[in-house]
Amino acid sequence: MRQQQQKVYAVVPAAGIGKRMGAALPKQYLNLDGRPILSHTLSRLLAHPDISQVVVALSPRDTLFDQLAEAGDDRVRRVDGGGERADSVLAALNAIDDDDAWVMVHDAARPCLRQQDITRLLQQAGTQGGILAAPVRDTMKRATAAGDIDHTVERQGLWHALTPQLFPLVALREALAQALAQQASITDEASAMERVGWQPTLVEGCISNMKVTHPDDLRMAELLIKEL
Ligand SMILES: Nc1ccn([C@@H]2O[C@H](COP(=O)(O)OP(=O)(O)OP(=O)(O)O)[C@@H](O)[C@H]2O)c(=O)n1
Ligand SMILES: C[C@](O)(CO)[C@H](O)COP(=O)(O)O
Repeated sequence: MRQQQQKVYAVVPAAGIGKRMGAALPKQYLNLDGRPILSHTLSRLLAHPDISQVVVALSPRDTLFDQLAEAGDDRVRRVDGGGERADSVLAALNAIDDDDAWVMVHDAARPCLRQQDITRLLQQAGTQGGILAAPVRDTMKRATAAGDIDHTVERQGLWHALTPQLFPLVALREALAQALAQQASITDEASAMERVGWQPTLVEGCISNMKVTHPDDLRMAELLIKEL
């Protein structure tokens, strides 16, 4: 459980190229309701009173970030990201000099984050951290290589992992570095912590906290962002 005096740093991996989006720009810079996706994401984190600073991992070739209004906020710092999302997150963690801190890692591609979800994660995460997540609503199928149904997966106890994901800085930095050194497949911070035996808390978050991944997601996010 985070102690009140322990600072919270937000880490935003934003160095991806958005292959699945197939746009001319990296998807974090696509326009959403009048401004880039990354601008929405940063402003939501900066608006929360318990977040001290935001460290954004960007492509070394990023020339768009400085055009964002949030780039001028003195609580925002940029670092060079890496080849994979986990490398970008670790680069940001290595730039934080506060071993007593906790970090809240949130995808740049999830602009529809609600303040109450950030608060709930901070309040409900346990001593082994926590993640926002949404219980699976649909019946889940495992596919055969041919694309047919192999079997139905029991959905009881099955959750979609979202972000933010909240952990003590030092523990996450060590677990992530170890996972990457061992070339483990890490697609979220919790999986790095699970590898070292942690059982983070699942904190139910709003399913509207979607990750903009494919073109259709942008249209959905346009509808959702207006409701926040
Ligand atoms: N080397 C990378 C790859 C991804 N990300 C970030 O991690 C988040 C989630 O990743 P994803 O949705 O997969 O974004 P992309 O990698 O850009 O998408 P794609 O896989 O379609 O290329 C995004 O905000 C993305 O910018 C990152 O910081 N560094
Ligand atoms: C971190 C994440 O958003 C949790 O669902 C997801 O794992 C990111 O996956 P991606 O393939 O890097 O978008």
